[in-house]
Amino acid sequence: MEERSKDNLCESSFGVTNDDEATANPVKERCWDQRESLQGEPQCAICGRYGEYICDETDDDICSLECKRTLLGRLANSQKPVSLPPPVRLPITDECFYVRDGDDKSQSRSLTSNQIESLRRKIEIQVKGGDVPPPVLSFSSCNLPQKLLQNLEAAGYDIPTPVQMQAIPAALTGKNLLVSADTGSGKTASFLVPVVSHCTNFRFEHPSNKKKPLAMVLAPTREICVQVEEQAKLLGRGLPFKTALVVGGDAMAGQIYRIRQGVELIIGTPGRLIDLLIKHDVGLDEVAVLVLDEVDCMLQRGFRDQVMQIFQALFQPQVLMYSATIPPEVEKMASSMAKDLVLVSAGKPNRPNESVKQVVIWVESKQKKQKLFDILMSKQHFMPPVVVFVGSRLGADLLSEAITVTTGIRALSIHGEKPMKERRETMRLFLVGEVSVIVATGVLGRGVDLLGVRQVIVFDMPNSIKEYVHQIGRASRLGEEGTAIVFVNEENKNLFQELVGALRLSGAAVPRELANSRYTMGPYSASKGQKKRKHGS
Ligand SMILES: Nc1ncnc2c1ncn2[C@@H]1O[C@H](COP(=O)(O)OP(=O)(O)OP(=O)(O)O)[C@@H](O)[C@H]1O
Repeated sequence: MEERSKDNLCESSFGVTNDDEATANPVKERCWDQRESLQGEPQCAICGRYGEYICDETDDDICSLECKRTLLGRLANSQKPVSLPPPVRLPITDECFYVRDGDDKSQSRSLTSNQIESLRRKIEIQVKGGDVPPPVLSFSSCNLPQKLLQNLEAAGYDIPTPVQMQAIPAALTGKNLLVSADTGSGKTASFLVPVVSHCTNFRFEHPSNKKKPLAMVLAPTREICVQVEEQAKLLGRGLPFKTALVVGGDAMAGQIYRIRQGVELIIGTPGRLIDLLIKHDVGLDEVAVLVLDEVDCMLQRGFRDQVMQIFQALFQPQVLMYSATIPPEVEKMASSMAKDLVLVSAGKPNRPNESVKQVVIWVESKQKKQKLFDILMSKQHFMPPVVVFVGSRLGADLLSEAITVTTGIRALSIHGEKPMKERRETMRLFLVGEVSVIVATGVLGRGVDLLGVRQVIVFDMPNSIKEYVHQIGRASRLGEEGTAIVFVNEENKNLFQELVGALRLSGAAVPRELANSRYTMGPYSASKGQKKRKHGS
């Protein structure tokens, strides 16, 4: 059987071994056997009815065998067969070539180490570690499968972003990487491109019916996993590259069924993945690449043990680790986990994204709601779509309701207690513009690409400046300008010192109450010049 269903009923009809879920439900043969899709449900790529199955050859949602045949027929007619280049294993020092503007591949040349350094300086890349290939200025310099290059082009990725210029060639040589780069700088593709490339080459080199997973991406939230899977599908279109999403809230039976059918990449949150691995026998011996997205979060208490459990179940994979914030203790842990680790830093990680204007306002807790309503009702200040970050799940629910009631602006909440289906639907409504404001806890604070969002409001300061950096980073993608309005008051005093340091580094104004607070002291509290003036006055 080639399709699988997305709900429990039909998972069972595809041979899922979970008895509780086993219910006879034959695969729909004809399109008209299928019902219409409800709001938020997947739609058939051909007829728009309920997309109950996923086509195993294209990963598109489809409603029936009939539509699957139509889909494959259309594809066969519309696409010339894509011939993949034979998988090439280049020598380590020469994996990627530097292509100057106007050069074509045949004119590619190796660079001297001075030229490499100067190029890295230009694109604000720092590298620590031996034998790291030079940055590339085009995807086509990386010996990627032709279809992957086409997919990158179709996605509008004309040139790599700086982090991609360095991390992709380095990852392609098999190096273990710890990569830090600004929020919104394209880190996701910088690990997915090498992953797709590896999987594709492996399948061509080792054709086999037993398709065990070849790579794994672990991320801390379901939302990030969903987005990583979406991007992976985009880049892997038309290639022997299938994905399985393993997150809580979706039926496990469907997840294990899909893995058993044969996938190249598993994307998941650590807890659900361990749950699945304990209950089901999944062959992990071919997983050669492990990605830890938001690595600082993944190696923190809470996730660390689970991540290490998964890591130890693998057979010395290449480890690729990424975040916009990597503190020294995470660097240490990463070095002890992966040998000969290469450190890549792009732009100015570990501090607020320069493209986001931070407007910090001192607001007493009791006045925060009114202040928020004032901003949302001000033509001058409200720039929808807006994400409001709060500190608790209940707070998210209550505040979103209060916004809708008081301002008339449609607001919804997202947090970890909401069912996955509702979270997906809320995101959809937000991204298509039907909802202007999302009130979220930290689940949306990291890693989620909120296209179109140029304003975030930090209603409750998070527990650390690291999370603050990630949250305000949602207001800018790829250097586009955004604004973060940030409420602070005495309750956030434990962050004052670091916050003032971060604001001054970014050239943002520091509210008088914050600057004058007795908690705002220490090495970051003022620049040298400012200190001098203070002493001199
Ligand atoms: N080479 C490229 N050309 C054009 N757009 C790109 C390119 N690489 C990535 N993008 C787009 O840039 C946006 C930001 O990328 P991405 O979400 O990977 O950033 P990130 O560094 O992971 O951010 P964060 O740390 O906030 O998770 C996405 O919309 C992505 O599709």
